[in-house]
This record gives sequence, C-alpha cells and structure tokens, in this order.
Amino acid sequence: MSRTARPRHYLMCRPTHFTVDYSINPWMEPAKPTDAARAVAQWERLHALFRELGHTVELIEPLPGLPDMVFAANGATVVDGTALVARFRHRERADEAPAYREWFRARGYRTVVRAEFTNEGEGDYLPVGGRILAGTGFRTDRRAHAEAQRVLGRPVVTLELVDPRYYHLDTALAVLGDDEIMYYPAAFSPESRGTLAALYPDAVLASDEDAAVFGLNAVSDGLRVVLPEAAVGLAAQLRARGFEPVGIDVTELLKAGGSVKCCTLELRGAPA
Ligand SMILES: CN(C)C(=N)NCCC[C@H](N)C(=O)O
Repeated sequence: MSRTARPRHYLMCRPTHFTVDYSINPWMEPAKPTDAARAVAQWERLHALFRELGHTVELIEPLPGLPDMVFAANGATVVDGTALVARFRHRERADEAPAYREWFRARGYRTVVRAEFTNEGEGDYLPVGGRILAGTGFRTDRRAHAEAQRVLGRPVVTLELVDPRYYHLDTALAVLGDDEIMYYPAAFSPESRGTLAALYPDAVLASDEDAAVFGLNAVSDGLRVVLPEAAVGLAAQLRARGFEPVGIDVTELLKAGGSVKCCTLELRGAPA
C-alpha cells in the first residue's frame, strides 16, 4: 500500500520545569530521581525531528510549578480551528488550563471553549477520520464526551479504559491514518474491545511489551510514525504495512507517565 505524509501543525511545551514531585499515575515515583537536562535534550530532539519531517511546531511558554505542562497534548483538543480546552482531573495540573486558554486566545482563535466537564484534551480525545475516539475511566468524565461531540461537531465513540497504567486513551491507542489505528486490547473493557474490533477490524494490535514502553503513545503523519524506540515489535508491524516508523528516546519523560504523543498537541484547521 502506498502512503503519503501530510504536513501537520503541532503545539509543544519545553520541559524547562520538568520533575516528578507528585504522583497522579502509576508511572510517577517522586522518590526516583529525574534529570531535567536529559528531559530537555530528549524533548529538543523530538521537536527537531518534527521540523525535519516538515511539520510546523509552535510553542507555549512553560510555567514554573507546573512540571507536567510538557505534556501539551493534554491542554486541549483542536478540530476545524475550534479549541476545546482541558479541565484537569487533578489539582496539581489545574492551572495549566488557563495557560492553554490564553495561548489560543492570543493566537487568534475565536472559538476557545472552557469545558464544563473534566477532560484531558488529546490525552483522551483522538480524532480519526470523521469521528472522535474518546477515552474515559480514569481522567476524562464520561459526561464530557457529549460536550466534545457538541463543541467539536464530530460523532464521539466512548471507549472505557480499565488498566490504571494506561490512564489516557493515547497511552493505549494511536491514530495512524484516516481510518487506521493501533491499540492494546487489554487496556479496554470487553465492551470497548468489541467496539474497536467492529470499527477497525484491521487495526495493528500491540503486545504487552510494546504497550509497556508506551509504544502506542505515537504520532503519525500518515506515513512516518514517531514512537518510542523501545517499541520494536510495533515498529516491525508498522513497516510491514508500509509505514515508516521513526524511533526516538524519550525515557526521561516516561518517568512522569508520558511519551511522544503526550508532548504533541495537533492543531487542526485555521483558528475559527
Ligand atoms: C498522552 N498524554 C497526553 C498523556 N498521557 N499525558 C501524560 C500526562 C502525564 C502526567 N504526569 C499526568 O499524569 O497527567
């Protein structure tokens, strides 16, 4: 199958203040040392890679006291130029929402929506084809899904996450193309597994090993798939299907429970 890359527009946040000094997911161990310089170096490489691949990357200013702000994908969901800004589940991240809201306003987005229900942006909302796959179970409130459907104007498919290690949808499922995904079935309830199998019978399925290194926290432009380099099984499966996997080391950020996709918010459409 021949595939083509489409240039993307991303928002990222440099991990200037990155550390793990609280724990809101099973990956975060405040007693384990983090290396801020290493986190910045790994992030810089990811940022440079997106630009080398021909994508546009904008930056939001990192704020002191918000060590998880590097995970820009959680800040909002942007579809057709409308920004639905996150409302974070945990107090530790709550102040990121106004920073993202402000960024969108300053960039000229006229439809910047303050969410009524808890939602963690693209951590749990993944637009694919004409629909939005939406996670719930740990972070995003199930009631937020109807709000996302109304604000973003696309049908939402609810998927229930059941394994706390895969607390956001984008830790267990990645969008590869217009109608192609890869996912880790064990992260989902039996009902949601049925939904995914019915919608995407040809999906790439991840092994326990590839899921555990956050191989599904990947960013695809339709051809090149940037993913953690340790996810070698997924990379082989992607290659066999005509994608070009590009492995990268972001292990320092994994200490906070995030990886490639978590650092990358896609800006879809011109500001509306
Ligand atoms: C995929 N995305 C966006 C994420 N999974 N984000 C990582 C968030 C990590 C943070 N310590 C937290 O627990 O919120």
